Amino acid sequence: MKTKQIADGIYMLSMNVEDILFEGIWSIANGVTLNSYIVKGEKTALVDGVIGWDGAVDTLYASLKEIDVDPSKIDYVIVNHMEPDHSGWIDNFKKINKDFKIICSPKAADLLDSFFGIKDNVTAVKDGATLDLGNGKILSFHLVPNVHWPDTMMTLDEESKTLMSCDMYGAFGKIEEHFFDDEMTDVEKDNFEEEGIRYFSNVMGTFAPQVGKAIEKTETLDVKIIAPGHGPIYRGNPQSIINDYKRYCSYRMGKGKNEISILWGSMYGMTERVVKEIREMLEKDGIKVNSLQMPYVDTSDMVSAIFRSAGVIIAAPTYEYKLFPPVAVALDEIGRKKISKKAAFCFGSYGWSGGAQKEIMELIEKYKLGWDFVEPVEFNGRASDEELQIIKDGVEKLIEKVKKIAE
Ligand SMILES: Cc1cc2nc3c(=O)[nH]c(=O)nc-3n(C[C@H](O)[C@H](O)[C@H](O)COP(=O)(O)O)c2cc1C
Repeated sequence: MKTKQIADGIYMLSMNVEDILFEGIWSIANGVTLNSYIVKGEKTALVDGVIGWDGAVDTLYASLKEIDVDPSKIDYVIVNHMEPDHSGWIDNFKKINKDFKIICSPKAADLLDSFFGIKDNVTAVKDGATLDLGNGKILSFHLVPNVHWPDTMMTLDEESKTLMSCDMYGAFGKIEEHFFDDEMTDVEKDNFEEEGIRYFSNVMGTFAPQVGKAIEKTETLDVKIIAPGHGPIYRGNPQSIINDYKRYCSYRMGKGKNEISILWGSMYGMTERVVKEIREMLEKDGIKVNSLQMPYVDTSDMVSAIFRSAGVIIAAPTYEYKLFPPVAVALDEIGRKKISKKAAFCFGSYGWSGGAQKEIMELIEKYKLGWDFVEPVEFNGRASDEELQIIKDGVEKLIEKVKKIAE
């Protein structure tokens, strides 16, 4: 765990976590940070903690000592969000500190009771409430419900204008050295663009409208530093992560990068043969293509690629009268994330009845994704030269649609 001072009386404690599935689903090949914050006035507050795993809590205590904070003397724990990756440690903390008070949203108070049986010394705050820690340190609390969970709030240190934003403005990706945006190299910035989109699409995507409201709330506050629960701290240009989050919201609602993702699967190569031709055609046209062969591609990467692309091609055969199952599973996940209004095209091979293309449309309809489709093409066995040409014409039409919505 690393400790960094981020403003007068405010310290970050950050731990890299790897080799887990985030939320039990999402692979995090490049890790993720869990960031906690200490605010020192006359009294001391800890804003968000760590997961309750063996080792994590002891590491947190050791890091607190590095910045002269005796864990047994912490006065307040601010629970911005009850999710166990931030609050799982509290059970252990109760053993060494009997007197601390918890400050959280009313919804988080309910969740602390139901998940951890914590009822005592909990103060549920209203939107805009403040807590005076003494020595000029006043914290204010800003509720941003349903940014991921219904209980979420952000905590602002009024003096340094540091917004401890919890899951808002977060990103996947571990950090070894450069925690601040103004220290990062261009390579690190590019990495966090990718890891930010992956985090947003995997974790926040479903809640983009509520994220939009949380952005509006942020813009009513006087903020100089944004310090999220995961990922880098923005002190050089806090507006940059606000703008990035606005852009990510727009990707969920139909905008996208000038990229086409091909979500595909094939049993005996009939569909794959056409995918290869289409891929070459797009690459010759200078369009970035993300080839997502299911079930081989990781779900986290698949969701992230579809999310950021303005255009999507679904290429899959019929299997037992329906869509090839690995592609159906992927499309179902895209539907759950409500990734809407993409420009799209689909094709695939069948043997005798067909049915894959019908199920694609049913899934798009079921989740009300409102994708704008070019006429689908279903071919029997191996695509003839004529059918191949019809598919290529379909791709040309898709490119035109992509041009209209790509950023
Ligand atoms: C297990 C299995 C189930 C299939 N079910 C159907 C079906 O219900 N209807 C149909 O038209 N074709 C069906 N087919 C045939 C495939 O759709 C056909 O072989 C197609 O060309 C496969 O394309 P691919 O090589 O890209 O996987 C099935 C094939 C397999 C192996």
